[in-house]
Amino acid sequence: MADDGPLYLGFDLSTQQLKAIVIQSDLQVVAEAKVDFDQDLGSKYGVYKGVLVKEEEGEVFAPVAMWLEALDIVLQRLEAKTPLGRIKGISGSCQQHGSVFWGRMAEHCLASMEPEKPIYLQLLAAFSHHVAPNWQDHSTQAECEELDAKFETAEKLAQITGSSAHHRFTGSQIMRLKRKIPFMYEYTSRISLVSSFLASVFIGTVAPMDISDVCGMNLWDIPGNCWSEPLLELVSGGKEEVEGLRIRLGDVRQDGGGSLGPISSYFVKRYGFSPECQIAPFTGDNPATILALPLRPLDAIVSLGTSTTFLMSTPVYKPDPSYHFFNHPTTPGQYMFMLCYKNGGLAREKVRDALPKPQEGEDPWARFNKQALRTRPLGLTPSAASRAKLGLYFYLPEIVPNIRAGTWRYTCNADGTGLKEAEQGWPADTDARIIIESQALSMRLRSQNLVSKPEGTELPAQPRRIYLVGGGSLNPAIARVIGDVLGGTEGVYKLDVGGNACALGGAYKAVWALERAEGETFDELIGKRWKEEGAIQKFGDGYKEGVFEQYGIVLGAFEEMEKSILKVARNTSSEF
Ligand SMILES: Nc1ncnc2c1ncn2[C@@H]1O[C@H](COP(=O)(O)OP(=O)(O)O)[C@@H](O)[C@H]1O
Ligand SMILES: O=C(CO)[C@@H](O)[C@H](O)COP(=O)(O)O
Repeated sequence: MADDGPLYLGFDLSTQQLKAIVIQSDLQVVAEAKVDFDQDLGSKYGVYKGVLVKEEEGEVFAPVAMWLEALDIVLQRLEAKTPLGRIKGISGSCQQHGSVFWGRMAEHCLASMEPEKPIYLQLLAAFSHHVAPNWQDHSTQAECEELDAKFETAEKLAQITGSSAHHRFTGSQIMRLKRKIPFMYEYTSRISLVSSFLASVFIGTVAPMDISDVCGMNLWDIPGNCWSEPLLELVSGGKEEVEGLRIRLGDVRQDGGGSLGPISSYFVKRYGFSPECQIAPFTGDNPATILALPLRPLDAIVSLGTSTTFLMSTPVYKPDPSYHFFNHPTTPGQYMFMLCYKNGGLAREKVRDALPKPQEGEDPWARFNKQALRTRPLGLTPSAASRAKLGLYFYLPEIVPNIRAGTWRYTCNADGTGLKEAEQGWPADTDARIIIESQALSMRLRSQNLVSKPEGTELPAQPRRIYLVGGGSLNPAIARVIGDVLGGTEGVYKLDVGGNACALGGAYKAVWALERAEGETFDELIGKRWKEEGAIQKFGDGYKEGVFEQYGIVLGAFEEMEKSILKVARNTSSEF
């Protein structure tokens, strides 16, 4: 590739970091940079793990100014590594469901930023609310109950919006904030998702929402391809309020490609971007993750970020209250299937931190990994009397199943019978394997209808490849245990930019958005340019005969355990 060829920039504005990745048209990575909110800005904004918490109300949120300050820092770090003037297109991925409330000065502030000053100082007056609800927020139980009741059942809401009501989904968040701070809502001119917010800063005007990310709101009618009128009425508080909410939400862009417009002159003058650089639609971090490689049917991605998510791309729209369907970010008629767990990376860290402290300079995960690999599947020993260990490690209230915070340890016989609570628990070392198994068993339970027997084999139904991405994908022990439970006929793989997959998906999206030929799909364009070598590495065998089946035998007991805990520990509004 000539060293004056076009470059593409992808962002990932996630819970704990803002990451950026620059690639060439041939998809080669040329530069990466990141800002870690706690490390780089934690002392100024008081965040821990990227967020602020008001536990008495179940609120979790992030300061919008912190994200903007991070944007200046990440661009400074990037300009030291790569010629920003060669960047032809920018897209990105952002944590889903979060909402940014713009005030009446928004358009003026966005359009008149001066290149000598940092972004955050100039946009202070642009917002009606200075914090954005984070996806870990669980303050909206009452609103969720109203949303689920709107069409009589949670199943019907899931049919329409792709998901039953969830605390973090933007519809219930807007509904609650409108009730809690009515004057703030009054002063709000527009509401963005985090993805459309970041795109707005780059184009210098409020950008439309994205066709995939909009499905994380419980407001978008997926089969009807429009805002749901009854849901707008419920969230806004009455028929006469619907129009006001519709204006605040704005239009939804149907095309995931193309350009939203050229980059704002602020970035041209301050960072030397070309005035020709185009801003493609930004999307959610999970939709962008499925764009980080050409995903084939039966391939699954497990994203091990702050949240843990399980993703598949499918042409079949089969929603259910226990999981999510989103429009595919680039391909009309395709969908993304998603499971999302709050107790992902941070829960694994809690189990790790309960083990003896590592020596100075030792890998903090060393002991956790050693124990996870040393413990046999399900903690079963060869003794006939040995019982399988199953646990739930919910340090935060969980999404699926909707269980309050707590930890539970159960055992059952190796044949899956005789489930009972393990009153005495087991040694902390054993938890290292059991927590990973527990997270993977939950994914296997809920995705079993989406997988089928691999063609031409006698193997049981399972994914073809499992791709691991996100911070936790760097961990070989986690990869091994996930492969043991979920299988994968072709094995477990990790992306070479493992922790940066969403940003990479964003950068690929920018390439496709701006280089596609008439009618050329994302899969066609990226499929032609993507080379397995140098992009992914096989990290584990996946399916292991006997081991995979053993987990299948206890799957019913795992489900029974969840159901019995749900009876006594369901999340209810009274807890917040
Ligand atoms: N070697 C490792 N083993 C296990 N987990 C890790 C490792 N390195 C990072 N992580 C986990 O990755 C998480 C951050 O992942 P990342 O994808 O960067 O998060 P996000 O995109 O949500 O900000 C951390 O919470 C940490 O637990
Ligand atoms: O809520 C969800 C998906 O529904 C989360 O997956 C967020 O999108 C945040 O992701 P990370 O910061 O963990 O990457």
